Amino acid sequence: MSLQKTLFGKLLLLTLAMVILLGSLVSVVLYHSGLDSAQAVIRNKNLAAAHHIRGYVQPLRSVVQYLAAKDFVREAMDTDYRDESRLLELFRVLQDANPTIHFIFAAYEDGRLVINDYVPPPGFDPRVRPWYEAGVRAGPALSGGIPYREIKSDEWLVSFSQVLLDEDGGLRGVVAIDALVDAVMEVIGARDPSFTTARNLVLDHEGRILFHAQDGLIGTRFAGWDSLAPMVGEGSGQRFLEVDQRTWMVQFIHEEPLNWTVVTMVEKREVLLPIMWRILQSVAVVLCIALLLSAFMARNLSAHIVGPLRLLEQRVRDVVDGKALGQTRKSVPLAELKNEIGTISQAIEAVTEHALYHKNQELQRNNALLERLSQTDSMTGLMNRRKMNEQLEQEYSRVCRYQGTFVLMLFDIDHFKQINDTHGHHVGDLVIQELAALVRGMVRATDSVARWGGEEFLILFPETDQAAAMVIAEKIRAAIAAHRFPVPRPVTVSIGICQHRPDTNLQELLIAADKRLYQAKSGGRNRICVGDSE
Ligand SMILES: Nc1nc2c(ncn2[C@@H]2O[C@H](COP(=O)(O)OP(=O)(O)OP(=O)(O)O)[C@@H](O)[C@H]2O)c(=O)[nH]1
Repeated sequence: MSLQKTLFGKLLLLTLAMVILLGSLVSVVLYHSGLDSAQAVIRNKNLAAAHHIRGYVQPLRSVVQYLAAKDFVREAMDTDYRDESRLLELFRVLQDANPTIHFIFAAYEDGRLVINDYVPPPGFDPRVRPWYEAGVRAGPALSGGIPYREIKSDEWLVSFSQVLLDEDGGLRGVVAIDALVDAVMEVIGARDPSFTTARNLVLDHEGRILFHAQDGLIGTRFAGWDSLAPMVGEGSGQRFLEVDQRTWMVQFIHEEPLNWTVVTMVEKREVLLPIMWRILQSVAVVLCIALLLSAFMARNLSAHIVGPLRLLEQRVRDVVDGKALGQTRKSVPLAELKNEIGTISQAIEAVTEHALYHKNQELQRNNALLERLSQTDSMTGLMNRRKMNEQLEQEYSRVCRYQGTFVLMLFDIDHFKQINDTHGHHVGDLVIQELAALVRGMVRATDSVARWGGEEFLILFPETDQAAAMVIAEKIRAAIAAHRFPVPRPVTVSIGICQHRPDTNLQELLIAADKRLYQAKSGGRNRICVGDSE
């Protein structure tokens, strides 16, 4: 896998880890803060409902307690006291003073009902009505408020009642106040725009619903009461409850004097959905930021690491392929980077430069060798014919320009064929090699000696005239003739000498030397013939 892919892979993993970590953190924080604020909202609604109920109920309870304490209310049942008008007047005044009072009335053990503006249905017996029974049950205390349907209108009412007792504690009757449930629900049952599933309800000490927006539920037992009841003693609190197969977030306040519990409940789904949505948005934002960051990092890494590394890789390939030998260091900006890549690059450049130096040295050596080989006769180590031609051209040009002279001496081994034939080619080779060494050792360094053909040699004597050349030629001839070659007979050479004349070209000069050699051969061999080009 390429470095770039590996880097991207690792960055992706890092990004995912960041998203998971930050996302979890953000989710936990958002979940708890969202839940806390939702709970605070529900708690405030619950408090407001409780305050409202308290404010609504308390004056009614006070009126009932006040009436139950009055003798004339109790005594209204007596047969000698038939003046109901005073009592009815009091009821009216109290009702006018408090518009929340729907009915205010007293009922007596003899079955009589004292009430304003209400005609009971035929056969009506107050002693079997729920408010009467509740008052008797609670006596002498105030009954906690019970819900019941008004017998004629079928409206839901909440009744607060208290028994009327004589001095001996005998039951005389019950005084009661009815409040309309609707009036309370108008306030505490109002729809809430922030939580559409929010609802307030009031429960009595047995979990019966006293106030609820749905009339049908009033008087029934609250479905979550079993779970809520153990907590009611704590005064207030909150918990999740399963009601109607849905989970609700429930906040409650227990109203001690009434022994009522004011409940505010919101469906959990409605609380959690906005929180979840906010978490989702935040995680998306975190994801976007993380992706942007990793993209930026990937770009940065690519620009500062992967890019230079690729250049470096290419450079190394070039070095390996030998392409780098033709380049200078300046063409590679990597070496100027002030980091590890720059250091590696510098090292590569140094190695390349080193290799380049050695390659050049080797090349020079090889070139020199090649040049030498191209100029040298491999058997004798003397100049070859090609090199001698160059030398001749050079000398000829020089002489033409500076008015000097030179001499050519062409010589050939006599009867060399016989040596080969008699002793073999390898012996012939040895003779040629020994003769070459001998001649080379006899002439000046400035003289050029070449193997001109098979057993034929040419010597160029610069700045030499014919007379001087004759002397050298004779010395060479004599030395060869006297030398003991690896053959059992003397080896001699025939020599042709020719001096350069201003009117002679090189070709003519060579032909002339060859002619003199031929003359020497035909003249009996082992001799020297001299002459110019004519
Ligand atoms: N061993 C050996 N023989 C060579 C070499 N070059 C030429 N020869 C031989 O030299 C001989 C020259 O023979 P010829 O040209 O007939 O001349 P010669 O026998 O020397 O007779 P003259 O020159 O007339 O005295 C030939 O047989 C060539 O094969 C060489 O490098 N090594």
